[in-house]
Amino acid sequence: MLSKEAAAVRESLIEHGLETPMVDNGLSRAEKRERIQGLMAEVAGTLGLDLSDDSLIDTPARIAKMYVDEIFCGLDYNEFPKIAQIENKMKLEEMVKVRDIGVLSTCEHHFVTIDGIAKIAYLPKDTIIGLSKINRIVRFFAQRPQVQERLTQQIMVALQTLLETDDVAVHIDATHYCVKARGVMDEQSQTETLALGGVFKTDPIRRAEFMA
Ligand SMILES: Nc1nc2c(ncn2[C@@H]2O[C@H](COP(=O)(O)OP(=O)(O)OP(=O)(O)O)[C@@H](O)[C@H]2O)c(=O)[nH]1
Ligand SMILES: [Zn+2]
Repeated sequence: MLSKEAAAVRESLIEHGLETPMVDNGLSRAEKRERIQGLMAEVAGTLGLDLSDDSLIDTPARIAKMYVDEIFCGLDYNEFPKIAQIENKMKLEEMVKVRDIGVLSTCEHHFVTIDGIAKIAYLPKDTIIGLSKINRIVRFFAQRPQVQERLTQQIMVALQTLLETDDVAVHIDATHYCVKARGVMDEQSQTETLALGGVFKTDPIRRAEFMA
C-alpha cells in the first residue's frame, strides 16, 4: 500500500501529463535484479569483456542492484519519502527558500549522470513541510531516468500537491555527462531549467526574489 502522500503525488503527475513513462511489467524487485543481472552479463560479454576475471565477475550483479535499489529506485512509489507536515499555526506568509540542494540524476537518453543543484521556494498556506523533506523529494525524482525539464516540473507539482498551494518555484542548474563525457564533449556547459507556479509565474517581483 502506498502512503497517502505518494498516491496523491502520483495522481497529480498523471493529471498534469508529467509522470515518467512507465509500464507495469509485474516484476518484483528481486525479479528485476535477477533479469538485469543476466542482461548486463550479455552486454559485458558482447563487449568482449572476460566475466570470469575476479574484478568483473560481480559487475552484472552490481549494476542490477545499482539500477533497481539505488539510482532508479525513484521509479517505485513505495520509496516515496515519509512526509512531515505541520500546520502553519505561526501564520507564516513569507517565502521559504532552500538553496544548493544536490541533484544527482541519470539522463534517460544515455543512462549517464546529471549532476547539479536545485533551488526551491514556496509561499506557505495552511501547512509547512519539514525542510529535509524538500531534499528528499528532489532525490526521489532524481533517482529515475530523467530529462531535466521533467524532473524540474515533477518536483514543483509534487510540492504543490503536498503543500496545497500553487506558489512553488523550482530551479535546477546541472551538468549533463552525456554532453560532457561523450557526444559533443563540452566540458563547460550547464543547463538551467525553471518551473514556476502561482505567484512566482504571475508576479515579476516574486520571481525576481526567487531568482536572486
Ligand atoms: N531536453 C533535454 N535533452 C537532453 C537531456 N539530457 C540529454 N538530452 C539530449 O538528448 C538528445 C538525444 O539526441 P540524439 O541525437 O537522439 O542522441 P545522440 O546521437 O547521442 O546525440 P548527441 O548527444 O548529440 O551525440 C541529445 O541532444 C542530448 O543532449 C535533458 O535533460 N533534456
Ligand atoms: Zn543524455
